[in-house]
Amino acid sequence: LPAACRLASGHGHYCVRKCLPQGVRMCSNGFARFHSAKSNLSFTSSRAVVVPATLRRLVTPLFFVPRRAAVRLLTTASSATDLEQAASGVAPQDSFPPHDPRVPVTIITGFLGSGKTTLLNHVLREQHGKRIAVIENEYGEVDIDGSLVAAQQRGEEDIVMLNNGCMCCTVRGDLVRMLEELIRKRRDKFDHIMIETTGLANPAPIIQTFYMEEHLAHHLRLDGVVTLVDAKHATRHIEEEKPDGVVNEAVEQIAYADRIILNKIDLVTESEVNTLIKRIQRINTLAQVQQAKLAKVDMDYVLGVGGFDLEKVESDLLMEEKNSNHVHEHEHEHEHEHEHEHVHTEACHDHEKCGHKDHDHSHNHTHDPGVSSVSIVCEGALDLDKINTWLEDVMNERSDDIYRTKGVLSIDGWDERFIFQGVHSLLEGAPERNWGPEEKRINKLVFIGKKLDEAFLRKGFEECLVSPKAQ
Ligand SMILES: Nc1nc2c(ncn2[C@@H]2O[C@H](COP(=O)(O)OP(=O)(O)OP(=O)(O)O)[C@@H](O)[C@H]2O)c(=O)[nH]1
Repeated sequence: LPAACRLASGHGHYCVRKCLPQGVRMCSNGFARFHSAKSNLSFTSSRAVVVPATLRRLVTPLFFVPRRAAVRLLTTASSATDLEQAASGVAPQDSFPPHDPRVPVTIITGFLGSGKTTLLNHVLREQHGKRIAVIENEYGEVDIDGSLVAAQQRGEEDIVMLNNGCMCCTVRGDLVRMLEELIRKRRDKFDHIMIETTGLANPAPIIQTFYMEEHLAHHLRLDGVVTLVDAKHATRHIEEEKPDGVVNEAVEQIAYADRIILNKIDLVTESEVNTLIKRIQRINTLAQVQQAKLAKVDMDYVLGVGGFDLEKVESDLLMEEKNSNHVHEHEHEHEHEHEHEHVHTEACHDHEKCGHKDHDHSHNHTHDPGVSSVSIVCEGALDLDKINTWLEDVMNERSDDIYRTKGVLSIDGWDERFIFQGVHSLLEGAPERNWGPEEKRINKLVFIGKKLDEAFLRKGFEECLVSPKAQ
């Protein structure tokens, strides 16, 4: 299947449409599809179909877009190898989800002193059967963390230091070169890569590296962003007011996380822990949060996270639902406490007068870091053109401020659900399983980002429904 394989590996162009092997068809959303009658399985080209802006109207891809960046579309189904197996009539043993031969990469981030090296040591000491290559980013000449990491004891891992600056800014090129070198020279020596960032790193450029660098994306896949939060000091860092245009790294590190380890809980009270968890969940409702001492968490909490896998989008959205319920319960509790505290003040009976609206109430207790999660849940079918245009507009106008997005969509005329996830303007999406006969076609979309206008996003989204909600 040379043409389909070329397409699956990202080097194809749309001319492959004309020369697809028998049985492989190009779907309207830009993927190649193959159905094996023998095994009765369908396969979809795996990934990396870069859609040039000039061609996108021809193939009607979903979520390509923004002018600033090419977007990859990945599918849930199989790889080029599976396509070949399907063609030969041999079904892959584990056909869904497919085995992805690329090396998973974990980014460990967290504010200064939050416990990143402690976590790394914990992972390297545990018996998980994986050979781990470690990339440490130490800001400064002296390699302190490198000597603190226990890896050498086992002699299995590679530790590479990046000492000349922060990998999210000055040494991103070094990071790319280092990863390339690891792949070229030592690929058979490790099964997983862990990258420890500096405490002041913004994870976004590091995440984007794995999407933008075509050759890296071919060999490596981002497994997850694990953020350490120091239970004792995090609130101060989250609340620190920065000058306009300067990012609050502590908040960004939470916003990009797939997994959060609320570390050093031995230094705070249970009530402080609970308050901080709600705080974290208001910033990022998609991430799981686990409390820890000395970063001791189970290995499957940090390895094999699948934070950027389309197959995991649905379970992440379930987590989001749980987290946001948790936050809302907390906000209501606060409202009651507030009413009791101020029972004698007239103004507080009138929420309009005292300026406390239901949803911003809790923010008045603390400084609002400006980063939050917005989730939109609504039943109905979406018009393909409208949702494409709307997302294109949102991403063109706000992609710097929208950090992460995940969703399940119901597209009018499609039997399949459409799932997607993205980082800034890089969006990946694919048709997934069919909607069940009794299943409600509920769209669910979560944005995490800065200064998000919930009402505006909700209204724009609802206008893409085939029968928009009555206003
Ligand atoms: N009390 C307490 N101390 C901890 C815990 N976890 C880590 N520490 C200590 O906190 C200090 C900082 O931990 P590190 O793992 O070096 O933190 P880091 O995030 O790698 O630090 P930087 O690389 O400087 O940003 C060390 O002295 C750890 O032993 C914990 O759960 N409780």
